[in-house]
This record gives sequence, C-alpha cells and structure tokens, in this order.
Amino acid sequence: MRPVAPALAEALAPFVGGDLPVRLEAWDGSAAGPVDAPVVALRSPDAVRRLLWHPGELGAAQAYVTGELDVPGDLDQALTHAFAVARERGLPRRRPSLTAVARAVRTAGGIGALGRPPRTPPSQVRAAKDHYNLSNEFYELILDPSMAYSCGYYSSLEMSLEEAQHAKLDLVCTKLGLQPGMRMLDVGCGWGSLSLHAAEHFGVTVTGVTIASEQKAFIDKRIADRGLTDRVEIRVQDYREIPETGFDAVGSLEMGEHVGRRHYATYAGVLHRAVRPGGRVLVQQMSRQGRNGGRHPGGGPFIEAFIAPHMHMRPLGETVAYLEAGGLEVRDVQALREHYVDTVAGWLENFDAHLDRLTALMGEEVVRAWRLYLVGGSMAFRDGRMGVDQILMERPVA
Ligand SMILES: C[S@@+](CC[C@H](N)C(=O)[O-])C[C@H]1O[C@@H](n2cnc3c(N)ncnc32)[C@H](O)[C@@H]1O
Repeated sequence: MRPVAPALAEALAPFVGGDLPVRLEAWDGSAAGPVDAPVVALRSPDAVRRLLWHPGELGAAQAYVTGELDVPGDLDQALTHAFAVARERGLPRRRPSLTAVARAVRTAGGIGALGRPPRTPPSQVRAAKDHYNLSNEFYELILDPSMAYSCGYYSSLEMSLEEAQHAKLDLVCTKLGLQPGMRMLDVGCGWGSLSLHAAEHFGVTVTGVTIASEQKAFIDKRIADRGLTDRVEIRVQDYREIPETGFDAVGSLEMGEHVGRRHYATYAGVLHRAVRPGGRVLVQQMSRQGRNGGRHPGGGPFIEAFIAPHMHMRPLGETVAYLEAGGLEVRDVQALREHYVDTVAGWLENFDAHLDRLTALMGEEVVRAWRLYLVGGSMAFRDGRMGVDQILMERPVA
C-alpha cells in the first residue's frame, strides 16, 4: 500500500487551519508532522470518516472511543496541546469542502468510498442515557468508599480522595448547621454519601431522593448494615414530586446540573418549599463560562453524546440569580474549582488501578469514553473553563 500520511496531512490541514499540529501516524505505518509533538494514531479509515462527518470534538471523540483513533502517549498532554493549538489558531474561517477533502484522502489512502462512518453502537447510547444505573460495581471501583460522585474538599495538600470526600461532607453538614434530631432532605442523593454522613456523624433524620433505582438498592443495603433504618429513608423520586415541607436543612450536591434552564426556577422553588423558614439550603453545582451555557450547555458535544445527556451548566451568577428569584437568601458562596482537579485525579488513579475489571464489566468502548471524560473534565477545571461552587442559602423568616 502507498504511504498515505503526507497526503493525509495535506487533506487534514484545512481542518486545523495550518500545519499539522500533531505527529500523525497512519494505519499503513507512515507518519507526518513534527516529531516532538504528541502522537495521534489513525488506526483505520473509519477514523477519517468520522472526522469528516463530524469535524471537531465529536468526530475525534467518536473515533477515540471506538479505538479507530488512538493517543499512545499521555492523553492529558495531547489534549492540552490540541486545545492550545485550537485557541492560538482559532477555528478555520470557512468550513472546508467535504468533497475536496474526501477526494484527497481517498486518492492518498486508497480507502475506497468515504461515506458515512459506522453508527455509534447502541451500547454506548444506553450507557450515556443510563449514567447512574450503569453498574454500582463500576462506580465502586472508581469512587472513594463513601461513593461521593461530586467534588471533594482538599483542606490540606496531603489528603487522599477518601479524606477529601469526608472533609467535603463535614463542610456541607457544618454549613447547614445540622444538630442531632433535625430533619434533612438530600436532593439527588447519589449513592448516599451525604445522607449517611449526616445521619451517622450529625445525628439527623434524612430523606434522600434519586431517580436511579440502582442507587437506592445500594444505599438501602448500607442503611441496613449500619443500623440506620429508623433514621434514613431513600426514595426513587423526581425532585418535583417531593411532597414534604418543613425540613430543617436541604442539601443538593451536583444535581442541579441535571436541571435545564426551563426547569431551574422550579428546582429553586422546590428547595424553597421544602425547607422551613429560617432553615438552610446548600447547593453544590458545576458552572461553565458562556452566556446561557453557550451552544453546548452540557459540557460539550462529547459529554452530551457519550456520558450524560441533558446536563445544563451556566455561569455561577446566573444560577445564583435563579436561586434568589426562588425566594432564597444567599449567605455564602465558596469556589472549589481547584479541588475538582484533585478529585478527578483520585478517580483516575482508581480507574487505572482497576482497568481490567472495569473493561470486563463495561467493555472497551465505555472504558475509553470514561478515560476521555475524566481527563477532559480535569483539564476543563484546571484551565478555568469549568468551575464548581457551594452556594449556601437561607429561607427568610417571612
Ligand atoms: C452527580 S450525582 C451526585 C450524587 C450525590 N449528591 C453525590 O454528591 O455523590 C447526581 C444525582 O442526581 C440524581 N438526579 C438527577 N436528576 C434527578 C431528578 N430529576 N430528581 C431526583 N434526582 C435526580 C441522580 O440520580 C444522581 O443521584
């Protein structure tokens, strides 16, 4: 087979707006681009098909997840490099003619017709839709023992992930002013980290709600094992259907991201209605730059397609305005952006330590998607494109 890379480089140049920014290795063994740049390996013509069909993040992510495109070196380093080049060059002013690029690639590579890429396997679509019902074991292998799936609080540099999650839960319970005998509501309780911590360490009675039945099954077992059946109740319930009012405190850790712009006022209203006058509410939520969350409010085309569709993030100020409009008085906002870089590093360490088991459980493609999600997420927090904040509020006494 003729070497394809020089012509591929030429064909791909319009997409990158200049010289090749990476070392490109093609499936025929040829290579092009700077020798000291991160390596991107195109293992199959399907990688080119996907990049042509969905230029940019989505096509590249699809090709990476399927293994048609690989990054043999450090993924973080390669993505950081790609982002830096994209920022420096900006997007190409005009989208290149698909037919022209396809013709050039085809002539060079002899890869036949460049039609539609293969479809995304249904298993991946299901994995994204069922983010929280994926498999409890999958999350157990990645998260800390408390099963907190939200940003930890590294109050000292030497903390482990487990200690940082414990410190975060203590911080939340302290900010909420929990005292023995109080009633607390945990909206979007995940695998029960806050509900169980509040009951065990602060002596409160807790109601937790989640939309994932797998999570309820997991927490119910922990409740029984720890003798907390009379103090913690977990329900599979949408936040809009919580009937009770008069809670002394309400916590909602990283659930607000699932509430779109259309419903956020309702979410704020639910929090306000659930807590008694004078009671406290703490929302921990991720934010992102760009008015109204920009074109991709859910964290970008990759996350929206592969990990968790229907997520919605916005600048912190917009979220605060919604909560205030819902009748809550904001008392304190604490930014924890850097803590997410360390939290994700902890998750990635667990991920790498259990790679074989994770692959056996979920398959190669889900595991590749998750690596991209974790590495890309950590970068977004490190670079300030995303943030996470604890917003402490009080329901005013009328
Ligand atoms: C990122 S997890 C956070 C879990 C937990 N708060 C923690 O810190 O570990 C988001 C949680 O919100 C829940 N959730 C999403 N949409 C919901 C809805 N409409 N009503 C109730 N819970 C919801 C999910 O089931 C999941 O438990």
